[in-house]
Amino acid sequence: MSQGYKVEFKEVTVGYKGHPVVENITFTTPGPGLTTILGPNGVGKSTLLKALIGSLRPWSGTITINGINLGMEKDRSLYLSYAPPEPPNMFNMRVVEVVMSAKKGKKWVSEQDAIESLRFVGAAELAMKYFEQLSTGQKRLVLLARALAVHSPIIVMDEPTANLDLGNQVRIRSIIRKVAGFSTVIVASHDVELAMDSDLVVAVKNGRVLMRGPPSELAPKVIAELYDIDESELRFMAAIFMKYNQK
Ligand SMILES: Nc1ncnc2c1ncn2[C@@H]1O[C@H](COP(=O)(O)OP(=O)(O)OP(=O)(O)O)[C@@H](O)[C@H]1O
Repeated sequence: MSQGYKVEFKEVTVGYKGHPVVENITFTTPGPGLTTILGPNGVGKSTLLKALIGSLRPWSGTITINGINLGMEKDRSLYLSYAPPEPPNMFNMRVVEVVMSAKKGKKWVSEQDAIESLRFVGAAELAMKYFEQLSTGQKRLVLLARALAVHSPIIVMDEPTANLDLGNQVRIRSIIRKVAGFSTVIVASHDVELAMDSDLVVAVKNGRVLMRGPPSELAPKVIAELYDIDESELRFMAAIFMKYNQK
């Protein structure tokens, strides 16, 4: 497997149709390691990931990988793979074929690598099923396997634990942690537990970075400010904070 690379966002502003969504976003990921972008609905987490994977052009600022500027013309599949938030329509394709449809440069994923990747995420038994007939959570596992199968140095995931049952959430967090041991993993997520398990948290509010640092800085006060709620309403998360503070 490949080694992780550092991704640097430097004063990135990006948006749609003349309206900026995020402005002057700056952070550098550890490489290898796990970076979680956290923030309220609609704040621009997916938009930042789209700028990273090259489906949106930053209006200003730069995104670099190990110092290399990712112009829009670069073949990013050589550096990164992406698991989208919503499963795309893939009619009449078996799961193994969906995983094999990922590419690194000009090279498709082999059947052997596809099966191995499905096994890695605990979804090997789905290999011969039709993708369109899976549940949303099963599709998410397959898309994760697809992103991992190309062995990219950088793996970008949008909401990797959404729609998963508790067991699969725990398993996927643990897989993400494992992968982050040798790759650069960048996720956009609402999963505070995943954020607490990260090496770097970037909390975005009103289009700006509210907090950027290790999860130890993600105090209840910061979460409350991020989501415009009262700290006393975070009681349900007490166990999470206790677990990570005891580490
Ligand atoms: N294709 C698009 N065209 C115009 N506006 C868009 C487009 N995609 C997203 N937006 C807007 O950009 C803003 C940020 O959306 P984005 O999906 O990046 O947020 P997010 O933080 O990922 O949200 P969520 O947590 O709800 O998934 C929202 O106001 C959204 O309506």
